[in-house]
Amino acid sequence: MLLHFTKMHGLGNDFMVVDLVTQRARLRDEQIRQLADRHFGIGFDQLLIVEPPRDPDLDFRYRIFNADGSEVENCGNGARCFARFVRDQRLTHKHEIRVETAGGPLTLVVQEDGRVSVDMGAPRFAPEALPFEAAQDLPRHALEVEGERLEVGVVSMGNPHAVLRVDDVDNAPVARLGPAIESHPRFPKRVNAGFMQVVSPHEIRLRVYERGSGETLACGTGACAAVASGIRQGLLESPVTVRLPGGSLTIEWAGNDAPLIMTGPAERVFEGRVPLN
Ligand SMILES: N[C@H](CCC[C@H](N)C(=O)O)C(=O)O
Repeated sequence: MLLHFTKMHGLGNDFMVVDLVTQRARLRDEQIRQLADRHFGIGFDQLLIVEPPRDPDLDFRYRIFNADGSEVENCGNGARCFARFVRDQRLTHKHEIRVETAGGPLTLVVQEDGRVSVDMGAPRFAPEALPFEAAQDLPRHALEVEGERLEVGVVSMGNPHAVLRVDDVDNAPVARLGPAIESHPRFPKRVNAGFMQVVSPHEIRLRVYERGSGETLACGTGACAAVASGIRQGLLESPVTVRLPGGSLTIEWAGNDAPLIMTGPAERVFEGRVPLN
């Protein structure tokens, strides 16, 4: 069969988006890995799948798969692209779209200027929410990585994040420490590793080594996790501009159990059809 897809990105975090409302297909892990390959396949950081909702109060089910084929709980940049995709494909005419994810429900709001705001839910700092092996909930946890003692903030945005403060993201050891943090044994389901430089209370620079995909040009849940951890540590104040290699996001958080609101762009690049064997 030929599978129709749309290639999209949010600040350079790129996606293959597939409508399985009007199409029928089953994608095995190995097929996802092959399609994700930037030389032998289409190439993407994540595959996003649109399915009918299982909960009648929601509009769609939003499924997310990393380039390594692992299915995950949330993808912030992908959520913005998902909202644009379902409207462009005329799967809905709504401006406010409620979707089910493995990490819980999200509300996506398409703005007049084309940007999308996402209610990303409240951050969870309790280690068991990630999961992360630790005796208690702390603003920063000591973590032994590659013989170094690091201090990381841990945050669940549905998916797990470890946030390390650095003096200069341009010189941060992302290639060396990213994989070591991602697969650290104290994170039984692995973790996304964020490297955060505090520029001012309302601005950070951020690089993220993503679980299952490696370093990406942007990470929406990573931006939310870094802001939540920074505000909890008294380093940041809402709203925060998060400057990523692929561009900037605006993150707002009123603290405590309030949701984080992420606003940013969603772009289409091309449409295509790919044979599935
Ligand atoms: N790699 C992430 C999923 C994609 C997150 C990122 N692309 C975003 O925009 O939030 C994980 O394994 O939890």
